Amino acid sequence: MSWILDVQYFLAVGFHNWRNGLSKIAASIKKTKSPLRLGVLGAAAINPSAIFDPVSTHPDIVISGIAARSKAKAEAQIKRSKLLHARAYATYEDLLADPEIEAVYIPLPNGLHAEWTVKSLRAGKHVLVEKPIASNAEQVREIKRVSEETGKVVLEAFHWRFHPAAHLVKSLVENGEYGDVEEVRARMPIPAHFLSKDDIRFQYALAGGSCMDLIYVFSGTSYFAVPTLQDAKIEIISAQPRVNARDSKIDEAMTVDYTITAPGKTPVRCHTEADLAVPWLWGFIIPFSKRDNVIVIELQKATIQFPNFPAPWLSSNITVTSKTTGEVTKHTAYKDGPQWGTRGEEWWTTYRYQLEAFVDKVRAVQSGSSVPEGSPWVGMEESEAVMGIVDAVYEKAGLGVRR
Ligand SMILES: NC(=O)C1=CN([C@@H]2O[C@H](COP(=O)(O)OP(=O)(O)OC[C@H]3O[C@@H](n4cnc5c(N)ncnc54)[C@H](OP(=O)(O)O)[C@@H]3O)[C@@H](O)[C@H]2O)C=CC1
Ligand SMILES: O=C1OC[C@@H](O)[C@H](O)[C@H]1O
Repeated sequence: MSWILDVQYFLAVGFHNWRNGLSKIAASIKKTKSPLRLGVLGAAAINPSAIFDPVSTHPDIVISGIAARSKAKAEAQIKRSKLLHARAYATYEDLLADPEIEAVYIPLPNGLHAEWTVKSLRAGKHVLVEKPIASNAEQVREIKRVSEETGKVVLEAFHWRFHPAAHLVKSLVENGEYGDVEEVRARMPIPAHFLSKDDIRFQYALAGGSCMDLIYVFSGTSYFAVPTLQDAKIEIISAQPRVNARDSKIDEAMTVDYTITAPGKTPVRCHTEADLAVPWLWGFIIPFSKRDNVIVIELQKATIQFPNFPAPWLSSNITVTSKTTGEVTKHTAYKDGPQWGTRGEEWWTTYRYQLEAFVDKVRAVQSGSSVPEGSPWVGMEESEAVMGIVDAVYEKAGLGVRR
């Protein structure tokens, strides 16, 4: 990540951890006798928030190793993050060859996700891989095949889908009180210059681009538009890219209108805006209409706003505005809810909830039992369908499916 995004993450997560006393909680956690041994491929910037912190408060998993293209880099991250049980590996292959490692987390650039997911599965590891899981839907199908063949778990790190706030909004949408969904809009903007010009997100060879990096907008719109993506029909109406000045194959931003239709239902309109470099007005103001990450759901009788949907653990202020009375009802959800029941803690981040579900699933597969009731999941079918939307958007925009 660029240093500005790094600092943003550091401040947001750091403040959250400090406010909730995470280091004390982590110190009080008693690990199981034989916790799941997780290896990490790449000393990526996202590791501390997305995996180290969550692992520190989970009793049944430890970071056993980090592999980086340089061993010194892996060692430095282990030292900086005080990972007591971790060893450094000089190559990703070395980590995968270690029989001690049972599962891996893959935070590599997008274009390497499918390759290393397949290699990890074939090496007998369970896999938690960063979003987007692959460069295109064909690669997702390949991952699914290998996962079935090897019997190992694969989860795309759609962390936002594991938070109780997402589940609460889904239940508000589907409880029937507000009628059918008519339209869903999602926006994810990053101000210009927050990412450096050579960031992995601007590199075609690494499957960069706004639709890839900010794939949450498609995951989010489709999740709320239809009960399930299974058998839903997608039609891209328009896909307008703003291409990168240095590489015209990279969509620095993309605005999309599409419809999604569940079997036997009327089409739901979807509108997405993803932007990796929102231009500043007069060089110092972010346009008001492009300030925040948000999902808005228009139902027949109400509008539901889900602000900050990728990180509702920072603040979750969901509103339902009645279209008949104008009355506004507010909701927050940091724990419990329709999926997790009473599991979870107010301070759990989306990454922590995601890790809980991942460990549940791996443990269930290892022991031949079923996952605890309510433990949410994002299956390969959903990953494939969301990636299929991205493929179709790139085709419509004339940029071609990512390879
Ligand atoms: N879930 C979330 O909230 C977030 C998810 N992400 C996702 O995580 C992934 C990593 O993002 P981020 O941490 O920002 O990226 P970084 O650039 O910090 O990390 C990417 C890692 O990939 C490795 N790598 C291997 N080959 C290459 C190559 N050819 N060029 C560059 N890096 C290479 C590097 O590992 P090495 O240490 O071996 O040199 C590096 O540490 C992305 O897929 C992104 O979408 C990112 C931010 C937030
Ligand atoms: O959550 C996120 O926000 C910023 C993005 O660049 C990043 O990759 C994404 O996962």
